[in-house]
Amino acid sequence: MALLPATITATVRPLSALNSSNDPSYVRILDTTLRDGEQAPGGAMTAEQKIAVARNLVLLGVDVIDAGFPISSPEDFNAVKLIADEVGNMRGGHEPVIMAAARCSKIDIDTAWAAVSGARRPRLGTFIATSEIHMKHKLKKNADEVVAIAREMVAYARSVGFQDISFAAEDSLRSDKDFLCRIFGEVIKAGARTVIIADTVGCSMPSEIGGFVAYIRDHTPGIENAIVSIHCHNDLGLANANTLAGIEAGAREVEVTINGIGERAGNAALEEVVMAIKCRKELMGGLYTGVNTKYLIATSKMVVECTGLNVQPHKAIVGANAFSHESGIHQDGVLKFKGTYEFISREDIGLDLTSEPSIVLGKLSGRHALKSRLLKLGYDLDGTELDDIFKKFKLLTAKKKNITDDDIEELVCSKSMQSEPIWSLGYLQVMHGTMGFSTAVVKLLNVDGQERIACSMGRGPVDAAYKAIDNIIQTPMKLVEYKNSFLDGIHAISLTQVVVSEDNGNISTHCPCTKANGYSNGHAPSEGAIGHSNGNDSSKKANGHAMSFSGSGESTDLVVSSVEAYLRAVNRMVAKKESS
Ligand SMILES: CC(=O)SCCNC(=O)CCNC(=O)[C@H](O)C(C)(C)COP(=O)(O)OP(=O)(O)OC[C@H]1O[C@@H](n2cnc3c(N)ncnc32)[C@H](O)[C@@H]1OP(=O)(O)O
Ligand SMILES: CC(C)C(=O)C(=O)O
Ligand SMILES: [Mg+2]
Repeated sequence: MALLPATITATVRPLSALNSSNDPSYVRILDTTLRDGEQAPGGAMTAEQKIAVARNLVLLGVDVIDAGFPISSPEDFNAVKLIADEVGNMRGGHEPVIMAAARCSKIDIDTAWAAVSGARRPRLGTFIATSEIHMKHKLKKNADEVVAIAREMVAYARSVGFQDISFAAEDSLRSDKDFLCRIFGEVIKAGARTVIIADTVGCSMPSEIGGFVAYIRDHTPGIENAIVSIHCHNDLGLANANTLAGIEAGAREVEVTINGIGERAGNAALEEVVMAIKCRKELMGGLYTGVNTKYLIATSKMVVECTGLNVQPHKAIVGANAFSHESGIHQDGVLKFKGTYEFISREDIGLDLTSEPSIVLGKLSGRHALKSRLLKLGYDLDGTELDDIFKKFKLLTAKKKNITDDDIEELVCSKSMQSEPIWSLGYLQVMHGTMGFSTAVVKLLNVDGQERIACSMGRGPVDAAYKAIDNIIQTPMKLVEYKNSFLDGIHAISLTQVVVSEDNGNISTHCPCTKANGYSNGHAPSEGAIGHSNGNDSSKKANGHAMSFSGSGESTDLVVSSVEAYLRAVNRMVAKKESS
């Protein structure tokens, strides 16, 4: 069974009844991550994962949770039932409507009722296609037959026990407007409380959808007894814009998903629509939602974890780069005043509490950013000293994309400690596999031009190589931290970061890097050696214990990047010893 992410811990909001608000300025949020989101290729979740997400949707304060499609499988029936029984009965807190999806068919509706009726506020979300293309080719029914099925199935749902029924006209935007008004009028008469205009294939434009929604509102009989909802897909990248245009034209419920996941190119993204309404309230005529935006980041992360669908780095609101700055002019701006380039408050979306701008050092960075990072690392440089490091930094960025604190340390250290590394790699040869120990042969060259060769066995290729290096260098030391990550999925560039320490029994516990995923490959650090990060210091602060030294290496080969990282750290340690 997949591991479940921890539910975000927070106090459940007092029952605000926002989700039954009749305030015309209130926009209801229907989250369909667990139904349309799950329709994203690769997005399937287990029942346990779905309930974990549902719990967090409650904290987020969504009004309706579209929990799934109970007829689709016993697993999904079970998921919807668990969500309805638990999340749909949270006492003393925000209590969302729990919706189950169903085609316009008795068996789907019966199954939906069996799954969701345990919730205090169950809803049926039924739908049928209304465009010519769908009716003719898919349903093989004419318009009159489709209206009759829709009307009868809504009435049937009422008779089964559903009080709250929403009806979606699939492919609305390619349907005849007057036909839509007719079918919506019929289902409202039969008992539907919400009618959904669905841009199922994501073909609409913002300039078009507003007029479309307005037309439906003006021409549907009995529309005053229903809420108009909008469901937009992202095939043209316009799902959010269309959703907002729909709201401006009078839709008061929106169907959205966390991270915008969903069928094909996905759905409108909850976080983007909600933040647009919140941040540009003045343009949205004072409309508002009940979403507690400070849970957006945590919920987004949970959905990534549960679905395995990663968020692109530049994704609005929740992407890793959404609040990061790499170019010098922007970095200078945000360092002087965050508001220069950050218009959304990171605290508002629960990004972090430190509220410091995220400065990523790279090819386009400037002196202000470099100086600020150097200061954080404990180096206060100005004038020619700063210029000198800045020049080296720019040269480094031509060769290396991901500039770490380690690299910056190295730029400073190479200036103050040594011009050349004391030990450099001559060659490395490893043999490893599933039969017995790994072996490594390493040749190192020292600064005086001497060559040393050693071989060793180990519990993995990296362990073997490190032991061979230890045999050559003959300085008591310990590996206290080892991290590896892959920078580039296609070329699989391995970035290794290590920390070594003199082996005098008192190990300093700091971590030099912030980015890499923990990864151990057999060269296990000494027991008790790994600890918490105490900043970015690499070789200056002894903490009253043995000093530790960090190094990083980058290669397409994991063993080579590991050896480079180790040698850099070891060189620092040896240089420090020789200088003191
Ligand atoms: C736009 C949307 O997102 S709609 C929701 C899409 N989501 C899903 O499809 C996920 C869940 N789906 C499933 O697990 C399966 O498709 C099931 C269990 C619902 C149905 O599986 P099957 O019975 O094998 O049918 P299958 O999916 O192959 O075909 C769909 C059938 O439903 C019919 N159908 C499609 N929409 C509707 C509707 N709204 N109301 C009534 N019938 C419909 C189709 O015409 C077709 O009927 P046919 O067998 O008479 O040709
Ligand atoms: C079921 C409906 C609302 C849907 O997902 C769509 O039309 O895209
Ligand atoms: Mg959809």
